[in-house]
Amino acid sequence: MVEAGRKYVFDFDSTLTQVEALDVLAEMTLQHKSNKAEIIKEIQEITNQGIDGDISFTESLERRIKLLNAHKDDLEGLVRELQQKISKSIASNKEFFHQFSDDIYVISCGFKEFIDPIVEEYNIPSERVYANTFEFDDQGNIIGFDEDNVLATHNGKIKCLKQLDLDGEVQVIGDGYSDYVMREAGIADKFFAYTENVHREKAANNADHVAPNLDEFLFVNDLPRNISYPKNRIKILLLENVHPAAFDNLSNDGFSVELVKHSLPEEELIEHIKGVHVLGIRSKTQVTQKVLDAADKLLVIGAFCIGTTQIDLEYTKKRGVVVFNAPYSNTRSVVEMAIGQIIMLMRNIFTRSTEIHAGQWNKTAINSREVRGKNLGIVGYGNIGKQLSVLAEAIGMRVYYYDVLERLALGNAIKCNTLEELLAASDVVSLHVDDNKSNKNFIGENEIQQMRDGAVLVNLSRGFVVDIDALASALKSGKLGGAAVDVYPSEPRSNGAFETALQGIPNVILTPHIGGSTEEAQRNIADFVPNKIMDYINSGNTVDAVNFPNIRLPKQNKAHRFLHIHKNVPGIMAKINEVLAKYEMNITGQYLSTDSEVGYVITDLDKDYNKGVLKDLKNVENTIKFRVLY
Ligand SMILES: NC(=O)C1=CN([C@@H]2O[C@H](COP(=O)(O)OP(=O)(O)OC[C@H]3O[C@@H](n4cnc5c(N)ncnc54)[C@H](O)[C@@H]3O)[C@@H](O)[C@H]2O)C=CC1
Ligand SMILES: O=C(O)C(=O)COP(=O)(O)O
Repeated sequence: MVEAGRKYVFDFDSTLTQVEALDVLAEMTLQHKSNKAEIIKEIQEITNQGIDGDISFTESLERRIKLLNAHKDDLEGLVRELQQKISKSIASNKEFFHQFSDDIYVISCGFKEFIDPIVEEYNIPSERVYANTFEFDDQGNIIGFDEDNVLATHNGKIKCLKQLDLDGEVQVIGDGYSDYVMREAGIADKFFAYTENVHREKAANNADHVAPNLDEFLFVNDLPRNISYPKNRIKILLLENVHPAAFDNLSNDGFSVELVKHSLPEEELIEHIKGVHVLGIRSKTQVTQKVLDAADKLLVIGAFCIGTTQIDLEYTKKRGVVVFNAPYSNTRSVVEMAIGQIIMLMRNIFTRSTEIHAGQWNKTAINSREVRGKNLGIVGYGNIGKQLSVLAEAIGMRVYYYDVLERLALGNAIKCNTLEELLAASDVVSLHVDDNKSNKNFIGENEIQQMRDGAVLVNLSRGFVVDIDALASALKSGKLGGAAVDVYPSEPRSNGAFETALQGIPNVILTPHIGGSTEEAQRNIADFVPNKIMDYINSGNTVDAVNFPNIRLPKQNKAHRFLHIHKNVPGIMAKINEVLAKYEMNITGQYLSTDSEVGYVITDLDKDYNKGVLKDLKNVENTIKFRVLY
């Protein structure tokens, strides 16, 4: 565990708190000044120059205090403000400060007047806080600082730490160059660049270790901490240009996120996925057995779309990898596009538009029909099919639908018992079946022949559902009056050249798989899927997982949570509980959910436990994955 006598020296501004205290004070004291913004900017510039060692610290302090124009009475408000701005991972690890209180020092070039009351709450007494002190005039105005204090001088931290003459290993944790120099001068043994609030290149480049938060510092030092594995160590790889809000959502929660604009082919993904804990994809990326075998750390896959058959779901389950998707976030976008395309096809708009682009005026009513009173056949009456049904009725279409499952008819929609029945009845056939591989060539020559002469076909589901060559011949022969196709049997991984047998045929609308590509849908998905991912990583929840037993867990405070995924074979729960009993662990809650193949058991336990239990639980026969939270 921890070496005896090790000392921890913390910086204050932008380390223990998220902000620079003098910047906050400036915001307060300059409130009513017309040139407030300029002065604050100047103060910040001076602060940074001081921190980076570009000007002497004494100079930076003198210049800032003059600009601040502060009063003793402002300090109370400043302390209140700073109490709200304690760094997140500092606030969540109070226990460390309490347990190691005797070994923790604050050395800051800030001021004791506001540091003392803040760190007192963290069990750091005033005598272990080394900082400057203000000088006031008779009216209480801050007019300067104690110039005899070493911390008011250039390289003051070095001098201060030297004077302290601490025993044992000394570790410095801070965000600035002035913290690093203690290590450079050989008085401190290690420097941790603390980047939770601000990432300063100069400090990070010189650090023995970069700590994006206190969790990382505590993890590296094997010290008591609130979470067992720091979030910044959890790597997330997001492919296929998912909305940037997904990046923000996940990185704001502390994860390390990498964004790649396009999909990766199998071989590249195999390379890239090593060490990745969370993979985010859309419809293009194939997550095969080989990819999953190479995924040594993978816990969860987020499909930032509806379809999930690009993922080998059975194998993910065998590997204990949970899969989430966004089943409703782009539904409306697809439906709106279908409605638009149906109207465009019935009016032959794209043919007329192409002609006029080519310089030809062709005003005619031939082959141009209203949708009102026409029959729309919806194949696949799921989330998209049903919503299309409602909107199509609202513009006067008669809706027929066919689904392999029993589906309730919405509005006045008429259920067809067979596909044949639907095809024969429809002026427009719109496909919204799911992405199940058994739907390959579901609409081929035979089915097209059963459609009405001159009918139009819309496919916004999956490319393999329609035999493209059969569709092209039916359009060329005039059997079908038009088609709108958004999805293709084979689609490129990124934007660029593309060929299909449907190119150049009149009244055929071709789009590059953009049914769900609206700002609204992508933004919704970027909230929905990351929330599912974070809920699983942070708490173990699997609600809405597509391949895994669903379980909603209560929030756990001050307890450990063990997550155990195993093959669903008889007797495994008994074995898990045998291990827990052997270590005399007090179970405060236990939750189990299973399907025919896997079991997922979550056990909440009292705070302290013997680490041996972890190894024993991992070694329980038929364990697939084991993880500890908190
Ligand atoms: N073009 C695009 O950008 C987008 C395409 N999609 C695709 O749209 C399709 C539908 O999505 P949702 O409505 O959300 O799915 P869903 O799962 O809610 O509905 C699909 C329905 O199709 C039915 N079905 C499956 N095979 C069938 C068959 N052979 N015959 C008749 N019914 C069958 C199912 O029973 C189900 O009711 C999916 O393939 C999805 O991947 C989804 C979003 C965007
Ligand atoms: O949601 C789906 O299933 C889609 O087809 C949309 O896929 P995309 O996110 O555009 O790759």
